[in-house]
Formats: sequence, structure tokens, C-alpha cells
Amino acid sequence: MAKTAPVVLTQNISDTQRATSFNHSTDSSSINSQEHSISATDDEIPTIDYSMIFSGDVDQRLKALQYLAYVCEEYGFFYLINHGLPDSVLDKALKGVSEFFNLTEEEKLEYEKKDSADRIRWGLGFSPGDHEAVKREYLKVLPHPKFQGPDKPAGFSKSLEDYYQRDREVMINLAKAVSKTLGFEENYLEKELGLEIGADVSAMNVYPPWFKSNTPIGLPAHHDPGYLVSLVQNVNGGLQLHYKQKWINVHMPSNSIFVNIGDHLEVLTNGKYKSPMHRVILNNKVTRVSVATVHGPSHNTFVKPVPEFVDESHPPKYRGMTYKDSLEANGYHEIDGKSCLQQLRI
Ligand SMILES: O=C(O)CCC(=O)C(=O)O
Ligand SMILES: [Fe+2]
Repeated sequence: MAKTAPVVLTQNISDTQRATSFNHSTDSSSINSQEHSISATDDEIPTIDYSMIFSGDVDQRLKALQYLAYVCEEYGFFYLINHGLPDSVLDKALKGVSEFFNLTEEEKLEYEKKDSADRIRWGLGFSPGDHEAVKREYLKVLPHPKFQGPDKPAGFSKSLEDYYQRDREVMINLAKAVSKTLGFEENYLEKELGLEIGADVSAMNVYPPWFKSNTPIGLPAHHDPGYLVSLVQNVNGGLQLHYKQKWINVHMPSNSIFVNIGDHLEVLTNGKYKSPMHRVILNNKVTRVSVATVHGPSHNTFVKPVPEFVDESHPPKYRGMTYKDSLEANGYHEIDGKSCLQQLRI
């Protein structure tokens, strides 16, 4: 993935603004014990070749689907390569994100988060107890069913819209493949989760180098809602996935998309496919920009373990809830440690 222009975080933000953002911030208090250590391994993360999943060669396609089934069940996260999303679309979106974060404080305050359900929300995350140390700046938008982007900087909204459209096409196709890996017909998840009006939420993040922070945690350990989550970034460095009691560093191959299973697919499959825990560690070398897009069911979809994954030896592990209620209880993915899974687990 091409590098984008360096991002400069706003440093001269007023104290009032700092306090307000901190109160609403997602990452002040809920640091769990695992986060005191930042050590991680470079164990391999599986790679899924999207072009193979949709290959015209039946043998190749079946093998690729078998591997996808294994990866979803065993890991719940993977690098997606050969996905067909043009580099130019991705680079433009990431460049726009950097440019947005480089707007003046005054310009960004126009989008300041007032309510968790706002269509456009900008905010800052601070180091615990230190309102001076910005460790994360974010901008959240709702790409689907109806996208609305910030009107500044010029062209940014269009670049984002183009990216979200292509990203969504890839994720919907992946949902078809995942449906098959679960033994269903390919449109199963689209129908079951009402994806035609699926509610997507995207978080654009920028993490400054960590020397200003009293903790190296950029984003505390959490799970994502939704069925699938896609993530792209300007540079490697910081994202870690929890797997088999260890943290693994993400080193995305260039032009790949990082994909993880979301909480609501874990619920639907009664825990067969797992939504992985992940976090972001600050690094002292580069300013990293990421775009994490949660692809969700429609708001009124009642998500519960479906009968195919429930029997006497597999009793339901989660209770059902509409996606909207689940998101509301989770503060619209505010990453405060109360994941949707925790609320739904029986
Ligand atoms: O910035 C990242 O790498 C991760 C972001 C993330 O996990 C999220 O927004 O849910
Ligand atoms: Fe996340």
C-alpha cells in the first residue's frame, strides 16, 4: 500500500475540548490486565486469495473455500489478497483521511462527536489520566445504507464513497463465500442479516508516535460488532490480534485488506466462527492511519444462534438481540471494553 503524507495531530486543542472529548472517549478506563504487556509474536497470519474463492476452476474454488472455512473457524482473521479493489481507490481514500486529520482544529470541531449515533463524528482519545497526551484521533462515518461524508477537505467525501462502495462489494462477496463455508446457499447471510440495508460503521484512525503517551496502548483490546470487518492502513506497525493466548503483530502484505469475523457472526454460528480480540500499540517511528469498517446486519435484524448450530450438545451460547439494540448497548462501537459479545453471552 502506498504511503500517504505524514499526518500532524492537532496539539493546541483547548482544555475544555480535551476534557469533553476525554469524557466521551473510549479508551480511558477499561484497560484490562493483558494490556499492561505489549509483547507480541510475529506468528504467521493466514492469507486468503479472493480470486481463488471465485475461481472458474471448480477444484481450485473448492480448495479455497475449504481453506476459508478452516481459517474462519480456527483464527477468525486473515489477510485478503487479489481482492480487485483498485490501489488508486485505496490510496485516494487513505490520502484523504490524512488530509482530513491535517485540517485545523476549528475545522475538525465542526464534526465533533455530540452523540454516539451521529452520522459523522470526530474525536480524540487520550492516555489514561493525561489529557495532554493524544494517542488516537478518529473520524467515524456510516457508509451504508446511506453514506454521508465530511464536506472538507475538497474531494475527500467522494474518495471515501468510492472506497466504501468497492470495499462493500468485496465484503458482500465474501459473505457469499462464508455462507457456503457454513453449509448454506450463497445468499444465506445476505438474507438472514438483511444486508441490502446493512448498517456499516467505519472508523478512520490516526495514531501519533507514542513518546507523548504514558502508555503504549493506542486502542485497548476489544472485539468488533458486525459480521465481517475490513481494515486498510498506510503503514504496518501497531495492530495486534489475540490468538491462542498470545498477541500477534499484523504485517499486512501490500495491497491487501485485513479481515476479521465480527461478534454477530460469532453469535449467528453459536461460536463456531469467532470474533477475535485485537488492540493497537503505539509505535515511536511512524504515524499510522487506518480505516476499519464494520459491516453489519440491518438495524432491525434479530441476531441469534441459528438452529443449524444449536443442538443438545451445542446449547445456545448467546441470547438474541436486534442489531440496533446491540449497538446501542455497546455505545455504537465505542470500544470501552463492553463488547456486544459480553452482553449477549449466556
Ligand atoms: O486502527 C486499527 O488498526 C484498529 C482499529 C479498530 O480496531 C477499530 O476501529 O475497531
Ligand atoms: Fe476493532
